[in-house]
Amino acid sequence: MTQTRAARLMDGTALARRIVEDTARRAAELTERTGTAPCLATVLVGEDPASVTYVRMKQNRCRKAGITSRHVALPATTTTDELVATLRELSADPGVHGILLQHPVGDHIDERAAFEAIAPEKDVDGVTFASFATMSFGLPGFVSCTPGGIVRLLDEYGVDPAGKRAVVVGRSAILGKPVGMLLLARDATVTYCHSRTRDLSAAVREADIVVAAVGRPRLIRGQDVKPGAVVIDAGYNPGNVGDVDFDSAVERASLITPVPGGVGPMTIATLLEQTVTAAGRQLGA
Ligand SMILES: NC(=O)C1=CN([C@@H]2O[C@H](COP(=O)(O)OP(=O)(O)OC[C@H]3O[C@@H](n4cnc5c(N)ncnc54)[C@H](OP(=O)(O)O)[C@@H]3O)[C@@H](O)[C@H]2O)C=CC1
Ligand SMILES: Nc1nc(=O)c2c([nH]1)NC[C@@H]1CN(c3ccc(C(=O)N[C@@H](CCC(=O)O)C(=O)O)cc3)C=[N+]21
Repeated sequence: MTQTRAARLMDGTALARRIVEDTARRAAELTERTGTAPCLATVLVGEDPASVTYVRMKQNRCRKAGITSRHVALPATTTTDELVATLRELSADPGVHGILLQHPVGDHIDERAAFEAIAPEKDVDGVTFASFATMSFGLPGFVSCTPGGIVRLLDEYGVDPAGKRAVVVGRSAILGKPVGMLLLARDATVTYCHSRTRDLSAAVREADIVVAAVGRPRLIRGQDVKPGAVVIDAGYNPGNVGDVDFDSAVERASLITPVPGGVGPMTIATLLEQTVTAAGRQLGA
């Protein structure tokens, strides 16, 4: 008789709450000491409804943590040069301590050029080349928020990536690529899969740790999850659906992140935490 045992859930909501509480204390202390509250600038190009919602969520969470936010809404017709100029102004503005450029920005814009216009000391979303380099070498610096939140969850649940086979599905600049580099820095054996990967199922079946970061609802199925694997679902598709087929994967995994309540809240917690750290450094406190 085979007995199936469902995986334990990795509770991102609970861990994120503790991080945000701690961050709010640090923000209050900094404000008290310097007379200035930490400030995050959010920049959004266009009016994509999902992006509008995410940015609003980030602003609300900032307010609750005692971080002020300044929002810059730009029309969908904004050019790369205009966006770069806006980000340079915010980079030079002493009243702004952290900058978040909401991704994606639209195909007519050179997103990399825009990211590189963010001053590294204000790159609290961890999207610049400078941040990618420090992340990859395991050096201090700002991490990409979703990858940083994922590694924090692994730590919390006692998962040490060292020596484990990690398979990252997706290689975007803000998610897939940096999460693989963070896992490599923690001594995992990392494989990246992407749209040109020939046999995705075969690769995923080898994984001790799977990170799904694709944007395709329920692409990763339980039958491809190695029994006992740790499954991280970073996907966030319309209708609150992840990139992992939760119902089948939960029967094979040892640990799994739910959607919602897994990776999402950790992303925002990491953003707030890094904003307060950036403000502390810039205010010389
Ligand atoms: N919870 C959170 O905080 C966050 C969640 N997300 C979510 O994560 C998901 C991914 O986001 P993001 O990285 O920005 O997305 P992108 O669209 O930028 O990247 C998707 C990646 O998936 C790869 N891919 C596409 N189709 C397949 C396929 N069939 N098989 C294997 N790989 C494939 C692409 O490959 P290629 O490079 O070859 O094109 C690409 O590398 C989305 O659901 C998004 O909403 C994103 C950011 C934060
Ligand atoms: N430069 C950039 N940085 C990002 O970090 C970034 C981005 N661009 N573009 C879009 C994605 C998406 N994203 C999410 C953040 C939090 C939740 C989140 O907190 N979700 C909750 C549910 C919230 C709800 O729907 O009520 C959860 O999963 O439990 C989801 C998605 C960050 N992104």
